[in-house]
Amino acid sequence: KRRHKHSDELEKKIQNHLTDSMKPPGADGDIWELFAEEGEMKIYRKELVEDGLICDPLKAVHSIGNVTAREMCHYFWDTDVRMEWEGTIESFRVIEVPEEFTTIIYQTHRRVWPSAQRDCLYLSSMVKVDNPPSVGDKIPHDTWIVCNFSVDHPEANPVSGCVRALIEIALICQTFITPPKDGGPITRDCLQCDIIYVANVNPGGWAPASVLRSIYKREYPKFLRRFTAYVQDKTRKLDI
Ligand SMILES: CCCc1ccc(-c2ccc(S(=O)(=O)CCO)cc2)cc1[C@H]1C[C@H]1c1ccccn1
Repeated sequence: KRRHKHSDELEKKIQNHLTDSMKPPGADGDIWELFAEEGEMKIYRKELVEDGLICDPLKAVHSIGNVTAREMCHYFWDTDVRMEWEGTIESFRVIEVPEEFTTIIYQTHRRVWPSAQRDCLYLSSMVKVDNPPSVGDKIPHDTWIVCNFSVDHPEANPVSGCVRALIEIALICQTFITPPKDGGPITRDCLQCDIIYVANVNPGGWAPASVLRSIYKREYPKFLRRFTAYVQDKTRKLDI
């Protein structure tokens, strides 16, 4: 069961995401504020201050056509393509690969004046979920999750001057297939992928609330727009 040092913690976090993060905003009685909406994409936030630090939880729901849950999670998890869609990291390094589909990554984010530059050291794992909770009456064809959470590592060799931000992030994707009416073969046009993205970022040190909240307000919609467009583009039929 214990495949590597962080196996138990990873399993627990995945289970929590499948029960808590998959609930539609508001179902848990919590008050989520809808702060951005573009078509199917809805992004919610909560105001949360911990030890004087802005730790606003974020939850985004989205649904896009022509891709599968596995493709969405693969491109989110795969560090080979990270810099093709990630716009806020300056550098990253894979520190360790504890097992297939699990990496430990050290990354630095672009500095946002006047706060100090932030870095993150986290485990990133992509997992196929066997018995997913079905949301509403739709039955998913499959469910995949990428779970990113902060860990320690002796070989991080951090960039001096960076403040360590702590993250708890998950991307949960479900594939829905609508077979063609005429009984023909299933094509990409029959695919719909429902996405839930949750992010809890602790900035690790003081930064002006107004600066942080404006970064989040700008960066999260940009990130979701850019990432989903990237996956649809990478999976589009080759225009022969
Ligand atoms: C002071 C906090 C600094 C800060 C620490 C961390 C992160 C962050 C880390 C990881 C992930 S991810 O979804 O796991 C994709 C892999 O990188 C997203 C965001 C973002 C910010 C800040 C830079 C802001 C930001 C906010 C939203 C989206 C992207 N960037």
